[in-house]
Amino acid sequence: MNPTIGDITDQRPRGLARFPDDIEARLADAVARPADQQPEWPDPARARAARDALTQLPPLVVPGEVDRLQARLSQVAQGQAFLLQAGDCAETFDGNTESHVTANIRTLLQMAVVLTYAASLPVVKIGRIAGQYAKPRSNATDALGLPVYRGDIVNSLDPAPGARAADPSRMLRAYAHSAASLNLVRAMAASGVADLGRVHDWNRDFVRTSSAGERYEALAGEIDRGLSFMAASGADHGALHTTEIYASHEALLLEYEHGLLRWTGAPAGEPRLYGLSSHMLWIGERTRRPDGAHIALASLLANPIGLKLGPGTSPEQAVEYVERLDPDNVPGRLTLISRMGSEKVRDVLPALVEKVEASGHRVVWQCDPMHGNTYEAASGYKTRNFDRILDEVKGFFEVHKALGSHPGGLHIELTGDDVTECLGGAEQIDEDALALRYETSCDPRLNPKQSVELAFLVAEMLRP
Ligand SMILES: O=C[C@H](O)[C@H](O)COP(=O)(O)O
Ligand SMILES: C=C(OP(=O)(O)O)C(=O)O
Repeated sequence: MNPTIGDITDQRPRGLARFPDDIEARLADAVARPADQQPEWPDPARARAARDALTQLPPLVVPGEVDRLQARLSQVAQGQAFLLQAGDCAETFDGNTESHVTANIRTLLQMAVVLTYAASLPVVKIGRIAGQYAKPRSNATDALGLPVYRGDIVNSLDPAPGARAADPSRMLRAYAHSAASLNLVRAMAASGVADLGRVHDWNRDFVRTSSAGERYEALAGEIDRGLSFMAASGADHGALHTTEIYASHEALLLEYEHGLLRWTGAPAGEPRLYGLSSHMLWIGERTRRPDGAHIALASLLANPIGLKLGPGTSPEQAVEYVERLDPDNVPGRLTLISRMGSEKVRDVLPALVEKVEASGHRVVWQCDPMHGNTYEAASGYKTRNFDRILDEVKGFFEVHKALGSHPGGLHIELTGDDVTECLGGAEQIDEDALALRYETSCDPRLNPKQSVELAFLVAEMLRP
């Protein structure tokens, strides 16, 4: 699980040209562009050696899975499905345990069941998992003057100079951890853990034990009756017992993503350039410069791509991104993830939606109500308030309702562990409580009760 740099340099890339000439040329152009938020590797040759080692390892996902997710997202873009993408802000190597992965997936599934019922649509489930190890930061140094923590794939959270040095061997550790968590996720999805009745039982427990449970009893009761009806009518096929869960992360660290590029295809498909570090990759708000490496790399990939759009995005820029990242006009190829903040979403989002819809591209519109609503509490903890998160989601639905477009999905930072990182929710976490179980290594996440509560509240918005 923890290969050393020796393991890296002992690997010799077999043949340098990995892709057809035109792809090699476009890739070389992409990675030569300005790239924001990259670590300063003390020895860049070791970073290249780690990248080369990754090229020799089995991919983490396969093209057939990626293409299937693309097909699911195409349904979302056309208003026939809803997308729920959720998980840690930053995964950590120490936190990659059976209990943590299981709890996160369980929370994702609980939310998905409620949303499926309320929207009467299939819910495409994507974890922020199995690769969400790199973080963009506001500053290069922290309060102690040390190099900032950039995620476990780069350096350590420990506040010590040696620990904060960027270490390329961490890319191989991230690969190994991602393989381990993906293995568990695939097994969970296929083995009955995701059984609809079982997930609903967890939600019944939530309704029974939540201080706001009464409000959700009616909806939970309707789901009960729906499940009983299906069982009584014999509609008990495999789809109720297994599910599809996909993985995603921010494609931030270029050496890592480069090392997991493959020129390949699904059994019946043409070869294309896939980023096989994950099913879906997104480009963050801080690395989306139009002339930069991240956008250029994403434009080459066969994977579905996400793009974060903050409140500074103009409608014209949004259309430029769409034309660049979805040149073939494939529904669901691009997910535009708005993260405006509750105070701006109603002002900024409408013009973006209007202009992009008018361009004829069928994107997935997804709301990230987390990143525009972060602030520092008096105690110094970074936090987010549940009411503002909910309000941004409300604003997102209002905008799409007014424009007749499909509010395609949610993008949430959450954990299945009982943390105290975000304020509010039925349990009314207040600023004094933040210190009790503030465990995130970067941004504050909803805990499982807040997450499921959010799903019930969104369900009220989704119902016809
Ligand atoms: O997840 C998003 C960013 O990585 C995070 O908000 C940056 O946090 P910082 O402002 O503390 O650097
Ligand atoms: C860094 C993130 O978000 P954003 O790019 O929107 O700030 C994230 O989702 O982890």
